[in-house]
Amino acid sequence: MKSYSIAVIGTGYVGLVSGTCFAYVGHRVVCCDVDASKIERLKRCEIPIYEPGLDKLVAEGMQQGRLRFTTDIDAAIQAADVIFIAVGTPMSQTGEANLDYVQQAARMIGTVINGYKVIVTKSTVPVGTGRLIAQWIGEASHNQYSFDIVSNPEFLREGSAVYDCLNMERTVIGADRPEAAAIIAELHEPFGTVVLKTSIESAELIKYASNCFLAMKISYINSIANLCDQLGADVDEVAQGMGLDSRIGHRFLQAGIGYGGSCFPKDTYALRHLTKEAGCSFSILEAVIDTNEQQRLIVIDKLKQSLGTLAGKRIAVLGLAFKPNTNDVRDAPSLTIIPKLLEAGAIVRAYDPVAAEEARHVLGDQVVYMPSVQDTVMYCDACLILTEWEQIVESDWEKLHSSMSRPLLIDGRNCWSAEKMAELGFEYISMGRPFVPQRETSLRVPV
Ligand SMILES: NC(=O)c1ccc[n+]([C@@H]2O[C@H](COP(=O)([O-])OP(=O)(O)OC[C@H]3O[C@@H](n4cnc5c(N)ncnc54)[C@H](O)[C@@H]3O)[C@@H](O)[C@H]2O)c1
Ligand SMILES: O=c1ccn([C@@H]2O[C@H](COP(=O)(O)OP(=O)(O)O[C@H]3O[C@H](CO)[C@@H](O)[C@H](O)[C@H]3O)[C@@H](O)[C@H]2O)c(=O)[nH]1
Repeated sequence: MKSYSIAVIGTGYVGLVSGTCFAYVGHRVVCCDVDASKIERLKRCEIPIYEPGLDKLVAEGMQQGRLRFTTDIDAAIQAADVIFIAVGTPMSQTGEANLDYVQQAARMIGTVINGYKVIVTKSTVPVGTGRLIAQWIGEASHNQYSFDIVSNPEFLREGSAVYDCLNMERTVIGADRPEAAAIIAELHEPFGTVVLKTSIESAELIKYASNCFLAMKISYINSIANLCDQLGADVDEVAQGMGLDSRIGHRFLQAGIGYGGSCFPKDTYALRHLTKEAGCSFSILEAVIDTNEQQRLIVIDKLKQSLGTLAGKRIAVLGLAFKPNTNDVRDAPSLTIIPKLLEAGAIVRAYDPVAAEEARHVLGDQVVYMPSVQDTVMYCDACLILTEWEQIVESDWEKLHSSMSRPLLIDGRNCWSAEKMAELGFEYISMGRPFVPQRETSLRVPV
């Protein structure tokens, strides 16, 4: 296998994890960022994100001299055969993807380019961006050097990013010239993954189409869950029955408070914007977005149905990250739900094993951040589960029950069986599963 020299621009989840994994399989990788403090931390082998397994791989890559971190982006670009653009493409006011960082990165490349390079877009970008990147680089370099643009979208998930990258199910390579596509295919050889070569436009759309399809599955099952609540069916049983059909499959049919995170919310909006600009209609996508936004608020309705007014009520919120195994709170349901609780006059105590600090930056100090599940639920009038962290789900709920003022548990992630929680004496309410009323009996040991 040929070892390539790769410069990665942007050390967020994608840049850091993919850069580290490409170094792990034998390439020479320099990860660059404009954020000097982040690079300083990385040089000391301090990982700025919570991502299981990443610290070990970064340390190994650095020890073997295959992985470096720098703010000297110009030098990294000049020394590289292949450049990954992995900067953020956040949602703008209008819902479209903001390409400012991508444009900055392209112009930086164009300003210092010193020979043929393959420039790979790993960021999620609207269809047509590959052509724009070529234009920006061409303008900045006065077309002095030849280069190729390749769209190679990233499909890793936060929380299992290292595993996803090392075990990627496919890589999509969108390029104009087969020679450029061949280089990127060779780069991926050590991963032994399925390679799909497409046009740049198709590759760009594959990323949005995939994310929005997964978001659609979640909104679909959440709508079924809401129907289950009305009709007395159990959404877990329904999802199980649906998933047994191999054309449907079991994955992404976990009902709850809906999707959050740095990708699905912004990518559904970005595709909606792209659709409108193209003069097309995509009403399913509209419904996916609306359903998800409503879904978050259902736990508040459920809480009000049990407690009446929330004013002065002590509510324990367990889980702030948008999913377990990450400290990312970008567009986490907790950030919508907690302000609504506060608005209604509730007193909110919250716990997350790793994301409390990140949540505090957004929510401020109106929320009391607690060090443990036990401290959070003590004397509360109700407890809301927003993220299914193992530390939360596996807590000793028999013990926790006795410390709550009222053992009302609203499970936004369907973590437990209603029967088991009722046996423990909880008033247990979940999403789309039959409500089992509190039993007369006191605590029983769970089976
Ligand atoms: N987070 C994920 O799980 C994930 C998965 C697949 C795809 N994506 C896509 O990948 C892209 C990056 O996402 P992320 O979550 O890693 O982003 P992020 O926002 O966490 O990190 C982006 C990094 O790029 C740096 N940066 C910005 N402009 C720069 C420049 N001109 N030069 C050097 N560095 C610069 C920032 O300082 C930051 O550290 C987005 O388009 C996202 O949609 C993300
Ligand atoms: O059945 C499910 C599955 C997920 N979720 C929620 O959906 C969100 C996203 O989850 P997940 O897809 O596991 O995490 P991400 O890290 O956001 O990864 C998605 O977004 C990335 C960024 O584009 C893509 O690379 C990944 O392929 C895609 O799965 C989270 O809030 C989950 O709680 C559900 O509610 N029900």
